[in-house]
Amino acid sequence: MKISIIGTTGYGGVELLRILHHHPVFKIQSIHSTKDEVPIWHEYPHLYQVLGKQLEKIDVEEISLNSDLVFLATPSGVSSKLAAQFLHHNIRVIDLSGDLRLKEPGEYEAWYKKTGADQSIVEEAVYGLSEWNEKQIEKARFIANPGCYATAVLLGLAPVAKEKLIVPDSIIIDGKSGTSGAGKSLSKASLFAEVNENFKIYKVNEHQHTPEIEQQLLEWDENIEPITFSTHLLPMTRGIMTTIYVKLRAQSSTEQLVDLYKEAYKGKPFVRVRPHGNYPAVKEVQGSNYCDIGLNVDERTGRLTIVSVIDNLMKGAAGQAVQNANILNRLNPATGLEMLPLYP
Ligand SMILES: NC(=O)C1=CN([C@@H]2O[C@H](COP(=O)(O)OP(=O)(O)OC[C@H]3O[C@@H](n4cnc5c(N)ncnc54)[C@H](OP(=O)(O)O)[C@@H]3O)[C@@H](O)[C@H]2O)C=CC1
Ligand SMILES: CC(=O)N[C@@H](CCC(=O)OP(=O)(O)O)C(=O)O
Repeated sequence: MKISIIGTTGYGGVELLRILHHHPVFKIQSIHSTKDEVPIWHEYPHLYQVLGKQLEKIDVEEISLNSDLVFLATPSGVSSKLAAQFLHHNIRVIDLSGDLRLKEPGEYEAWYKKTGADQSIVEEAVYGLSEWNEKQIEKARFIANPGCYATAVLLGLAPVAKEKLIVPDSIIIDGKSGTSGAGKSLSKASLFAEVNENFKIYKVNEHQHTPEIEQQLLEWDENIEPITFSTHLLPMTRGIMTTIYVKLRAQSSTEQLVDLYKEAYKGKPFVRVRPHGNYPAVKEVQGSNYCDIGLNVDERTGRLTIVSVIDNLMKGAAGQAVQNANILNRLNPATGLEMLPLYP
């Protein structure tokens, strides 16, 4: 199974390389960049004498002739244009950007402030939330890989949303991310002096993953109302924690909720539901494809607190993208993704 990567020099792209280097079935056929045609280690010296591959220019025709699957690890606004070029070729596309996720016409433009992808491609694209959309992913030609925050939030909410246990207007989400979530391009907000020993809120009530989360929640429970979603930048490289608060429609104990979640994620090795009294930390998933979830019901307020952690570059991007590629190719979804978290 031959793979090409566009956007290889970015953080999502280089994480794809890290995973695919050890994948037993997928072989990296070609890696692409808009910059110089140099060996990848010129950009990433940690790959010196490990990966001799040369960066190549982006030639859609040639990539489609030589590969079976292409990952677009490219910025939003770029992926949509590339996806359109791949439309008439016999190759499957997994896009890590937000370009193919939002189905409602006009919603992408409203939240991303950019021109959206061709509506026919958006309609054809399958939302790649691996644990919950496996049947559709198996048959997909275009996969819209979920956003990093959206993955943590949706895996955290799925069991209670699907069982319609949530008071519809009660969802509040507090998200925190490391700086690699913003990618490799230079920005003042990501400078060491801005991030170090600091903790900032950003995109208040304007985060582009808000409609993506609402879109999927409505698939599970059509009564769900708009959510409150806040995002913060943490002084660390990798990792996302989302703390989610919902009011429950009926009285439940933490033990009952833990049982419900364990049942919902039975046979899904990447979602680890912690026992009552145990809550995950970001370091416990860094470098891995795990999403760890902790739960607590406050019987005084009737609110459920859900804590969900992922590595934004793994389960939040490249890891889930490879999981989707595995599903697409009818492999075990965990193939090539069984690395333990890096600890300490
Ligand atoms: N970082 C994260 O945690 C997550 C990122 N994502 C999404 O994944 C995608 C990649 O993210 P990330 O790797 O962080 O981003 P980066 O900014 O680190 O890398 C993006 C890469 O895209 C390439 N690129 C830029 N412009 C163009 C263009 N016009 N045509 C072709 N290629 C181009 C660049 O490579 P070159 O200059 O070599 O051409 C660049 O290295 C984005 O859409 C992002 O939103 C999704 C989930 C999580
Ligand atoms: C820390 C940080 O800045 N994170 C980025 C995540 C961006 C992302 O994943 O973009 P997509 O919309 O393509 O999913 C953000 O909050 O915008």
